[in-house]
Amino acid sequence: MTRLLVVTAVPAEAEAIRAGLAASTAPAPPDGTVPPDGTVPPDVTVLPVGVGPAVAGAATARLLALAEAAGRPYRAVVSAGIAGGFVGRVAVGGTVLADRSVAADLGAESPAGFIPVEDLGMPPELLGGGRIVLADPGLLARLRAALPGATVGTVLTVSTVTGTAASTAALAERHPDAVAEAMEGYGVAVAAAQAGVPFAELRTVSNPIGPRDRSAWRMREAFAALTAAAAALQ
Ligand SMILES: O=C(O)c1cccc(C(=O)CC[C@H]2O[C@@H](n3cnc4c(=O)[nH]cnc43)[C@H](O)[C@@H]2O)c1
Repeated sequence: MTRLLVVTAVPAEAEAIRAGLAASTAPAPPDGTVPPDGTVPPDVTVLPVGVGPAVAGAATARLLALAEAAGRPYRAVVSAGIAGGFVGRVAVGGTVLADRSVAADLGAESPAGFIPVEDLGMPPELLGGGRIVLADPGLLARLRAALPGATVGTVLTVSTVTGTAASTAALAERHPDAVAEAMEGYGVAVAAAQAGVPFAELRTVSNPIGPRDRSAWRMREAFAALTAAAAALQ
């Protein structure tokens, strides 16, 4: 998978992925020649770009533009990191591949419930591709083949971590296909779409989505799963 950009929110996520890539990459021959089987060392860049869809999206757009201007464009972008998982849909420590990344809170509240931004009567050209960005089918198929144990489904992007029973129930009902929530995927997906670059989202589950309970977070397990999943990125 040549010239792949992998963006995470925080440095610990990037380090977990780099560790997995390093462990699964055969060392290049010291003289720099191509190995006899014809494989070339993978060209994967892993960078932490910040938390939340705005900062992650803006940073990804900048990275894509700089690479393009330098004549070494990225061929694909993956938003990767840890996530909250919907209980009963994916286990803590599990791996998730998004078939779509959805801006779950982009819209309006009303007494009758949440109104998605597409239903607010705004001109469609102001909404980009809308709240839903599909993963690139070819890239997703490749990741699925490399990660057969991964749960595939919608990954929500939220600006506020869900932390009450009521908001968890409402979100789960509104998104019956959602398996996880994180905070960057949609922003990165929009940056990739606007640059015309294939996009996918890969997550490992650090915590159940539900009433905030920091003691239920299993960061070590999620980072280990991220390291294990990283081999799929080359
Ligand atoms: O201490 C906290 O409350 C806290 C909340 C969210 C994330 C963190 C992190 O340190 C990790 C950053 C990264 O993790 C993703 N993430 C993980 N679990 C969730 C979740 O349940 N809901 C939304 N995002 C989650 C997210 O992409 C963050 O950028 C600490």
